[in-house]
Amino acid sequence: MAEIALTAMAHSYEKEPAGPEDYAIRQLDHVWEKGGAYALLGPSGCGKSTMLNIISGLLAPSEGQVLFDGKPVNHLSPRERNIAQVFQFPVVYDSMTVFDNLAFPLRNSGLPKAKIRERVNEIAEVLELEPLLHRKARNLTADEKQKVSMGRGLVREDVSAILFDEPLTVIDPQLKWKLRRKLKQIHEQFDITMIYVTHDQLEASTFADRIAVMYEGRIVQFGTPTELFENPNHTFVGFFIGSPGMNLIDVTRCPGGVQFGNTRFPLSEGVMKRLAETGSDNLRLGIRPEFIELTEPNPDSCPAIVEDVEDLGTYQILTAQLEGQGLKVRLSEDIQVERKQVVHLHFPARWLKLYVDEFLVEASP
Ligand SMILES: Nc1ncnc2c1ncn2[C@@H]1O[C@H](COP(=O)(O)OP(=O)(O)OP(=O)(O)O)[C@@H](O)[C@H]1O
Repeated sequence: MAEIALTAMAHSYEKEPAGPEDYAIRQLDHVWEKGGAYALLGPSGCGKSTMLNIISGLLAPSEGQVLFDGKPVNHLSPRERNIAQVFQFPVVYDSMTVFDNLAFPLRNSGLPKAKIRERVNEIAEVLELEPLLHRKARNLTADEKQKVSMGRGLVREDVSAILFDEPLTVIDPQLKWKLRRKLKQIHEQFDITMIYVTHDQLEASTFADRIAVMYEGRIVQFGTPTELFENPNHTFVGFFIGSPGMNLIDVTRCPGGVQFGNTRFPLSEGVMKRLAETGSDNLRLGIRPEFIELTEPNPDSCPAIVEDVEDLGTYQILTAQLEGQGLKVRLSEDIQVERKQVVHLHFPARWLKLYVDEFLVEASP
């Protein structure tokens, strides 16, 4: 197990990158701590696989360093780095039994037979592969093959880290949930550094203690699922995490706060101080649908017209128009609202987030 640090690391697939947009990964510093369960989350093309391949050694970064426990490993192969990688599609030897597939990485490292048997049985038990141990891999279903693939990644005790690249894509939805829990359990039991790539926020939050959200070749936030939900530090995180994502409203400056149309939002002194320091007019106010409240009319509430009500069983999502701006509001199922009704919305100051040039403005001390 190792701490994996990336320093001033960047990667471009172009020979002569002309600008930031030519980089699949823009220059970054990042540390994956020893023994952490991490997810790397982001949309297609944001650079997740590139990042994973740079860590494993399948790809050399065009700039910067990769350090394992403080030692540069840029020149080392995946084997020399002792990294296990589980891919989207199963990698198994069809002609071998499940037992031999699982034993393969251990035989390669010259472990004694008795130890190999013990370890294979341990991993087979965790992944519920015991009944299949003597079956040839070619006769397995896609789900079973992927479990074997995962087992091959997990079987070695001496790995620096295990990297998972969307490993549950071929798994059926019922089993997906179960396997995710299993991976979490394996992490707790064996305390291995794990990095799990996905574009699915649910998958990321059920597996990881901390999530790195990637967007356009950058890690825009690295935090716990709660931090990403409550305090997204980039509009992309606000929009990508949550269902539906954060409401983002274009606003302009006004005395003591920001406004859109005739609606004013007062901001704290600390945030106003920071705002005064920037010259940008790219200002957006964010609030999650969960944090907008329905209230009786009062001086702090804003009247809005209900455009749509979507009943989602245990809760409902309201789409309301406030001065031409569509807002999503999440309500419990017992609140009665109808289309075209006027409702009064309250935006608690604690949950209003101001973004300048897409990044969160934190109050200055
Ligand atoms: N071998 C390659 N040669 C050139 N460009 C590449 C190569 N691999 C990836 N890219 C580009 O680098 C960027 C990042 O791709 P990457 O595969 O790392 O993203 P990703 O987040 O893993 O996407 P996905 O979820 O679709 O796999 C994309 O613009 C992609 O087109």
